[in-house]
Amino acid sequence: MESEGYSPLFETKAVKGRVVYRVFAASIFVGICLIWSYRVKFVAEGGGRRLGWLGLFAAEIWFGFYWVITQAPRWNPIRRRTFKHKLSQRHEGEFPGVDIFVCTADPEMEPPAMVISTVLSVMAYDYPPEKLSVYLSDDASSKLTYYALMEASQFAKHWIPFCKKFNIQPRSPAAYFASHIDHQGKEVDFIQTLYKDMENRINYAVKLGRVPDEIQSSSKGFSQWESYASRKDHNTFLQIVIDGRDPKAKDVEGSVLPTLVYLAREKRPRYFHNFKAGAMNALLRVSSQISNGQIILNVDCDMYSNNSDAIRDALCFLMDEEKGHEIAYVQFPQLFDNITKNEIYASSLRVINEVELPGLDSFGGPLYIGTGCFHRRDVLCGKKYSKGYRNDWNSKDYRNSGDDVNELEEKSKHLASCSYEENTEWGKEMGLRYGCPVEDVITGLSIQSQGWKSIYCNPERGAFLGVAPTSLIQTLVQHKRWSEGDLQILLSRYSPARYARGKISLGLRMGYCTFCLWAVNSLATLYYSIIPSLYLLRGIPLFPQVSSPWLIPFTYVIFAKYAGSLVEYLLAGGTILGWWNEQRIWLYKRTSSYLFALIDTVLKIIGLSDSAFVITAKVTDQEASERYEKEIMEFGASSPMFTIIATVSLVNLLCFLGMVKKAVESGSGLVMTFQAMALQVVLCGTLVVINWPLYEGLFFRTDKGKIPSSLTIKSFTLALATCIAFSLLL
Ligand SMILES: O=c1ccn([C@@H]2O[C@H](COP(=O)(O)OP(=O)(O)O[C@H]3O[C@H](CO)[C@@H](O)[C@H](O)[C@H]3O)[C@@H](O)[C@H]2O)c(=O)[nH]1
Ligand SMILES: [Mn+2]
Repeated sequence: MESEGYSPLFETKAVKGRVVYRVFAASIFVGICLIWSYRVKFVAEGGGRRLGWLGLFAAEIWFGFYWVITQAPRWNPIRRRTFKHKLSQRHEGEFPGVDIFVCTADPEMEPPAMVISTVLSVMAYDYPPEKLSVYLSDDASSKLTYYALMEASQFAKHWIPFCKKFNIQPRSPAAYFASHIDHQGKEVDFIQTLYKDMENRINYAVKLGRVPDEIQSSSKGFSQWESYASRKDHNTFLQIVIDGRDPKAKDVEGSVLPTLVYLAREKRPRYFHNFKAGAMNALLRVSSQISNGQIILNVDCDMYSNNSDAIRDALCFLMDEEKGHEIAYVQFPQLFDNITKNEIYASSLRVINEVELPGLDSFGGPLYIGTGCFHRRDVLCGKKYSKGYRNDWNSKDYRNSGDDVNELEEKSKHLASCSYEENTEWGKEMGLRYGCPVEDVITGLSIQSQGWKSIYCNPERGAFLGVAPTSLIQTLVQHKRWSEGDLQILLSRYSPARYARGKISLGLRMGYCTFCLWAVNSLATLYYSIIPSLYLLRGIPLFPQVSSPWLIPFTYVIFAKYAGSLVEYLLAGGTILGWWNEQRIWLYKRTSSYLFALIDTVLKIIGLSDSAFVITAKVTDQEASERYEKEIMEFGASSPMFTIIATVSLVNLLCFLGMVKKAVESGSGLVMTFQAMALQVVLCGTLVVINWPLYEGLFFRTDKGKIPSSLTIKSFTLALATCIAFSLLL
């Protein structure tokens, strides 16, 4: 097909300014080398500070090494742009089937009304509805979620034609009505009333804790729950809620509806269910029996479609006549619709989305990050790349198959049973990979290692918006799962450090390592945020004095590194305060989430622990959500993670105050102390300033989001004991 007149469906452009960046990075590297030389040169003069000195040296070697790794995604950034009009001109009539998988796992943390808004948003894509099938996987096997989906299937008959007629965005009814309150017309009012009524009915059932009997008796689907023993013990529940082939399945304007399927795979206590990866694999098999779309879009249940063109964007890559056949998946960024201006939990993932993923795109493509990703079915099912590969877009036409819907359901159920995967390659060479808390990243890596490329697509109008964590503990727990999973990848058979050698480019391997080494950063960071402050308390310098020329590389590296990071953050659309907040979260993640991830990984290796998938809540109570809007940090519960960050913050406070007291008392004055230990004073002082919201939570706040008093006492005692022990023992 590569004719002479071939004009591509997408373009790739290098981001400007890379030469400037590379010179800048090289200058930092020179500084890092000078710091290392300083440590080697003066190590013998250690005396009482020998141990502290060596530890700092080790931490600086680590930071330097990690910094080099993180240069890979910054080296060669590119941007992609699609030409959707060309796609329509050339392929409009022959689009492939697209199967959309929405995963949910807990009706309390993921409210059914939210889940169906996501479902409705993806049903309303600008795409031929006869080629669209939406599957909802419910790992909670909740009647409430099923009921909500039944309601959604009725509402869809009004919603889809409404979206298309007025070409509205976004197509999640919840998001649309939340942002369009005043320009009402008759039709909008009508739809809004329909929507609100439906939402009320669903929320009423949720509040009641069960689906009202009259509703249950009116639909045969509910009878499946007769065999239900518990969330972890039941048959497969599967219902083709809308059968796209059914001539009666039309919207109010008479157009065809997308197929809609509910699936709760079989669960039994003696089978491990492999969390989301298990759900996705069941969906892959079940959908292959029903619609068998050649493209698969996977979204989390909170990640509604915000841009009805996203399928077409993805197809511009996958259907490109020249390059398309090498591409396994097209990943869109994870964006969120509940980010506050200065994001106190740094949850917008700004730098990952705007810098690191586009950077990796030039080395073979971004990671698969679990949601907002379009895959080729073949590849997800284990197909290895080969040169002459071409996708057969229309391998089976569901619309023309004559299978009876009940028979189809029965046949498909068996594919979602627990025993189906026994002695098969599912979870190993086929489908999403098992055994890792970040099933997405490890699956993407194994796909790329088989020779495939991936694409990062970040259109101006965000393609998917979800719910970011709204409390500190949620943020830390989520990052513990991520960093633990990423570290396990490093140690797994797919390791970007070993296995992937020769299979993916060096730049991409380094890119993966940026994430895979998150957890390892914890040790050096903990050391750096405690030991220099304790030495400061004792009056022992660990860095060059103000008068020494060796101070220059230290100051330069610190200044340039942080100035660079600020510029990067601002260019990615953030605010100065947001950047400052990100530095705080950076510290908290490294000293708690990453540390626990590291410990748990070690325990897992020696067989003492197993990693779980702790789901992130997508709802917050009223008071806490008001604090979130006001950007007040939410602690609330006790957690060992908080004990660590509170203790570290208090050690720094005590050291700083102790240093000031000593300096004043000894008569030598603060100026002398500063001349001798400038960097330690600045480091300790910065740690005190950045921890301010934590001190507020410990000592000054009275609301429910403060740190519990017991934790205040505990961490204060620990911090005091650390300072005293250090003063006496060393
Ligand atoms: O046993 C489970 C557990 C989770 N999920 C679903 O997985 C999705 C992601 O869970 P969430 O709690 O929102 O985690 P996040 O940390 O926000 O998710 C990110 O990280 C995960 C890997 O850690 C990926 O699976 C996700 O796609 C990615 O968005 C949700 O839709 C859940 O319903 C299941 O289907 N089954
Ligand atoms: Mn999520």
